[in-house]
Amino acid sequence: MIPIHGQPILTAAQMRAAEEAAAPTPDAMYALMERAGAGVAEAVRRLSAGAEALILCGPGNNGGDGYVAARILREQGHPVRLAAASEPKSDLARRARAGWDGPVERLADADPAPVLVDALFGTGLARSLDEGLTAPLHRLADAARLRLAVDLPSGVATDDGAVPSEPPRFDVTLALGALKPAHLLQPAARYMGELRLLDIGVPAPSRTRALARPTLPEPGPDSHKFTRGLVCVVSGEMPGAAELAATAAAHAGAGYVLLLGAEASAPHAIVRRPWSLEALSVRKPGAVVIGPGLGREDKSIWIPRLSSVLATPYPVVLDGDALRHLSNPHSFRGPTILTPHAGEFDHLFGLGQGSKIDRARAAAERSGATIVFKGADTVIASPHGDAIVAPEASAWLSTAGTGDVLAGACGAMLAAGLDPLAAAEAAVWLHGRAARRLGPAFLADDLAEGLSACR
Ligand SMILES: NC(=O)C1=CN([C@@H]2O[C@H](COP(=O)(O)OP(=O)(O)OC[C@H]3O[C@@H](n4cnc5c(N)ncnc54)[C@H](OP(=O)(O)O)[C@@H]3O)[C@@H](O)[C@H]2O)[C@@H](O)CC1
Ligand SMILES: Nc1ncnc2c1ncn2[C@@H]1O[C@H](COP(=O)(O)OP(=O)(O)O)[C@@H](O)[C@H]1O
Ligand SMILES: [K+]
Repeated sequence: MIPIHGQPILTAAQMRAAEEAAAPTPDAMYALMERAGAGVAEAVRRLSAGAEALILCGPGNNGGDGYVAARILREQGHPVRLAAASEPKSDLARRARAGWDGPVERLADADPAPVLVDALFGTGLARSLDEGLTAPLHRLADAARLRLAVDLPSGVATDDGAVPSEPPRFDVTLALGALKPAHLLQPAARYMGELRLLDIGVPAPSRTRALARPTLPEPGPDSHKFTRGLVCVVSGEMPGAAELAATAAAHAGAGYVLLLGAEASAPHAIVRRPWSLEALSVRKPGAVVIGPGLGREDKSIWIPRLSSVLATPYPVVLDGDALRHLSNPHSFRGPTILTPHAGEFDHLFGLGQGSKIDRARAAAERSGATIVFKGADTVIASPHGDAIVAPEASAWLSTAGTGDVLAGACGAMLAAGLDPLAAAEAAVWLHGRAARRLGPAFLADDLAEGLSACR
């Protein structure tokens, strides 16, 4: 079982194509199912401490994995029972079924077991499940001590993370061969429990992957404050938000943070000047952050301030109110990161089509900017077609000001010389790690300060 960080994410069709390329004959395809089933059996043995497992098998290849796992567990002397709602429909599943010589119980009246394995439906779920399937699945899951989903919890939509039928909450989900969008996208992601990847020997290249631990830029003997990265944060109507972004930029590792348009206050390491374009340009910032607390009311002040920043050649992070003032569509030529939450994203790009990953990728391609589409399932997309999905870091991030902190961290990473995609990934990773370390009910101020300890 492999940790998911940095691993490729494939849609159902991409996964099918990868499997067909890796296994061009029925025997080779069946060998993949044997590997998947063996991995499931091994996970059950490791996690169950010898307790009886009940494996629920569906009509397709997800069910096939279940028959293989049941056979292997039985061969190894592990207590196992199997229940199905119908006979297998696919050739592979029929072949796997033929290898199981134990009884097949009826799903509707199967007795519970301490370990429940859901091999009902995986990437082939085509519509919502009927009551005859969901009721026993929930009944048996409620009675189990450990719930394990094979590939995906039955009831979630693979490609967009929608939940056409609510599954039980699983303790462990074993993604087979590669991650799928539903493993990380909400609302499906909340049903996964601990997510583990099982290598079944299928190369799975993809331009979409899970967030990875970045290599953060480190100062060296030749570094001085300006080579570390100079971040300029532009303040506005609500200076607290820009203060948070500036503090975050400093704690994320910037060598020099210049806050324009805010009164002097702590932290004293942040240099403060009245707003002017000259003050912004004098030190040629490595990144300009504008938007946190900029203001929406007095458009005659804030829109010209935003326009003058956008006319400079410096890399820019646009957040909050700056996103509200942008006209749509907008074409950015220099290194640009936009950090919209769902409301700002809809305002800028509309509802669009497809999954959150598809929408972020289309917005990045259209705008020429790297998009950080925030939420419990933050998606980062570059205008060149790459996308990165972050697993939920901490639900306690849902508090005012944490987005300002993220914008500041993005600025620090851009100013340190990372390209926008790498800068956004590093900032989202650092932000999530700091949030997890802080535990419950932290303030955005704590989060900004907590970034340094997480580098
Ligand atoms: N080589 C491989 O291919 C490998 C595949 N692997 C495994 O295969 C899984 C994908 O297999 P899959 O494509 O057979 O899909 P699966 O999730 O079993 O469901 C399809 C079946 O369910 C049915 N059905 C769908 N929705 C339904 C509903 N709401 N209510 C009732 N029925 C419904 C559908 O019937 P139909 O829509 O045709 O009526 C069909 O019979 C993948 O997740 C992984 O676990 C691994 O073994 C590695 C090798
Ligand atoms: N339920 C959640 N789980 C994980 N992260 C969340 C959740 N809600 C919000 N976040 C994260 O918290 C931050 C909130 O940003 P934003 O909505 O812009 O807040 P603000 O404008 O108050 O700073 C984003 O980084 C977002 O991804
Ligand atoms: K399943």
